[in-house]
Amino acid sequence: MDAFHRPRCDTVPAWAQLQAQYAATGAALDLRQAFAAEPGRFAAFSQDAPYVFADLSKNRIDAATQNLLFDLARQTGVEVHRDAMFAGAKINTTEDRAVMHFLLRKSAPTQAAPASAAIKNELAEVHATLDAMLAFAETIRADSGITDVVNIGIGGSDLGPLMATLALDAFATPSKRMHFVSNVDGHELAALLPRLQVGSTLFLIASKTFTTTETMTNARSAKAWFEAQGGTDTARHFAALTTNVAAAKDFGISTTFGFWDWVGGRYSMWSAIGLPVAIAIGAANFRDFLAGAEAMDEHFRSAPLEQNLPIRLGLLDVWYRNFHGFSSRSIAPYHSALRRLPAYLQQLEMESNGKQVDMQGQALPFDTCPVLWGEAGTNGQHAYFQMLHQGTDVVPVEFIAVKKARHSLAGHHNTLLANVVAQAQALMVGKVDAGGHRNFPGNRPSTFLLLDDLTPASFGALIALQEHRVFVSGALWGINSFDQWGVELGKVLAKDIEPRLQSGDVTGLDGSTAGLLNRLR
Ligand SMILES: O=P(O)(O)OC[C@H]1O[C@](O)(CO)[C@@H](O)[C@@H]1O
Repeated sequence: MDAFHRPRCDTVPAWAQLQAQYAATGAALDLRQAFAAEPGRFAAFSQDAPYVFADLSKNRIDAATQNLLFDLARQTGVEVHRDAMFAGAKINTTEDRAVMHFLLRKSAPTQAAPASAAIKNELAEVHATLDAMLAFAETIRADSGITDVVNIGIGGSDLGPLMATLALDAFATPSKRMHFVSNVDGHELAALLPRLQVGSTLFLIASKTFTTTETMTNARSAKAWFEAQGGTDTARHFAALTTNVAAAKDFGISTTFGFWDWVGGRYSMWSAIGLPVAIAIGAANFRDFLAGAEAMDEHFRSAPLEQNLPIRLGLLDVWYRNFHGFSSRSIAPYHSALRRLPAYLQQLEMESNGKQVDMQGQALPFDTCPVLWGEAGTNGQHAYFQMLHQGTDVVPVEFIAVKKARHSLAGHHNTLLANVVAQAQALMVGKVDAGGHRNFPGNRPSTFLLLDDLTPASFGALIALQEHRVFVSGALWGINSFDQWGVELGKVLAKDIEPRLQSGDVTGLDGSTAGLLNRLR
């Protein structure tokens, strides 16, 4: 078996055994009975990983199921696939690319730990670019003339840096205001521009390809505004973060920080795309952020299956999706700084694993990526938790809590932590009420991820954990988690429709599209 010739999950013996296990005991497993029967359940289904403690015990699994899931991982060669990624193999087969975002956070080689021949050149380039990018970040931080930094990018060139800047706000310099513009909807940029001064604003044009319509439209408008306000020093006020340095140059930007085609957009915040984060938190904190992720990479790479948190989470995701048939997962970060984590994870998982064919292009006879959704707690509790507790669908919830608060307001953090623990408890234990309306069925599963503190390192580890669990479910399903062809068709059709909005030509369009165009004119 090698990374390109692995059996698909539904063809190996463990799959049929899991189906039998589901029918025999899995479907009916009651968490309350499981805890009553197993005094050691919390410890048995907990997992320590770098910076993250995971309580998996409130999930509908038992030891037998978990063992079959480990068999499934072995029989489908998840570790083979993982090792191929870490060895730099071109596992993104439809784009003929390696998948090496882990390299962006790999420590510089030392004499004691030299880089392997396979990645030596890439790692040297990574560190040269990182050093230059962080030096630039420090220059901007020290420059009191720059007060506002505007990141213009979308998808992976927006969601990660925006999320990280919010998450690490406690480490950010108060001397810079950070802004993120992503939408092609001009309302977003138009609302920001009047709040900026041309002489004290730095625009970062973040785009892997430097061709994305939204980003190029916003970048052109920002440049036009800059020039209309009398701005001339483009070199001081514009920088580009891109793999397409030539296009940035054509656009008129001379300060560029590059990255490589083996960094997927949704995996790129560790690269030059992280520049706004580095400006906010500084070089030393940015290096800690990378180091936290590297620690999780090492855990994923070397921990045995049975103690490997990304593998345990990815297996659970498959158990829920393909055997229980759960079609969504709710993300509940109980920390307001993590409020953009659900949006980030939506791209990470749904763009990676929202696929219907395997690596060979064959239609899959089973379901893949669930819907991810969520809000920061406790806000979600007062919105949709009603459905989580009493709705007809079972939705596994992933709670994320942080032990330490970084504010000194009395009472709040205790209340917050009490709520997150209580919600997980309530989902599981339920409450019997014969009248019906006040009945909570209980037995609703959740995972609880706990960080001691929200720091650059723990945050980096948390995100790398999520990247790797997505890798694991994708590897089990036998799909290519690293392309995103599903976003292309809409882009192409928008290009066709745009001139029709002006001309009114509806020739060849379906009735609804033609009708809408007529209404819009
Ligand atoms: O960084 P770019 O090239 O502008 O792309 C932005 C985003 O567009 C996509 O290609 C598709 O939505 C994402 O994968 C990517 O993160």
